[in-house]
Amino acid sequence: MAKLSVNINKIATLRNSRGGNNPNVIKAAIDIQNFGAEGITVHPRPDERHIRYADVFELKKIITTEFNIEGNPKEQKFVDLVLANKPEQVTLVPDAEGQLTSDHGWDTIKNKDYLINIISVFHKAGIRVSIFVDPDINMLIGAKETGTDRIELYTEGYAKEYAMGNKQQAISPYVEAAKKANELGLGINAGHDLDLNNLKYFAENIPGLLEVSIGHALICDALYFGLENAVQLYKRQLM
Ligand SMILES: CC(=O)[C@@H](O)[C@H](O)COP(=O)(O)O
Ligand SMILES: NCC(=O)COP(=O)(O)O
Repeated sequence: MAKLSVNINKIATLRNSRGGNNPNVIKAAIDIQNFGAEGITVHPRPDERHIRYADVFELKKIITTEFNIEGNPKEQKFVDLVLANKPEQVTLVPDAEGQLTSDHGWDTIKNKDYLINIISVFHKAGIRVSIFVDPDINMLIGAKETGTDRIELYTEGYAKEYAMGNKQQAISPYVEAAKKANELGLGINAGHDLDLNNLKYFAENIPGLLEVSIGHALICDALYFGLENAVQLYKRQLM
């Protein structure tokens, strides 16, 4: 059964909107783990629009599950933050600073030498590495050559097609990518725009899926169902 890592970026968005400490991001992370999440994911961006670098140090103290820190390692501040906190996993995402959100995976062929070097830095620190990729067979082959432990399949394309009712068209590139990742010996994570409607079908069809990281939709659902119910509802889609 794939593990659920809850991305708490949007809890920090709400907190930052009023300048205080409500909602308390640290308390939320403790509670989310107690509600059954198997991991906490954060994506501290250079502009600190939601998760702040200081949050990461405080979160590290209370993580009892798996800590997954996402970001672009071309920001030295991000690399230093990860090495200082030594999470179980770092997920490398090629986002530019001004992006609204993550919207593409790595070109693992053009960035091969760079990724080999930066992945070895995190490996020397004992940190598992996952790299964010599109469901493109050539990018998976390139990912294998970088030495990464896992790939994270970027699932916005799946979510969009699924929402239009094109289930088979939505899932097939990801099934092919997962088969290739399994053949290459790459661990499979997935994330971005997964939600209560599309998660079960995705998880049932992706062979070897280890972990999904879900944030935006889960936090939105929590506004209606409550945070504990939301975590439980998402976990139930993975059973
Ligand atoms: C890598 C990924 O797809 C998400 O974790 C993304 O980082 C979410 O970032 P925002 O919460 O800033 O949209
Ligand atoms: N890596 C994906 C993630 O952490 C959360 O993405 P989203 O659910 O906020 O789209």
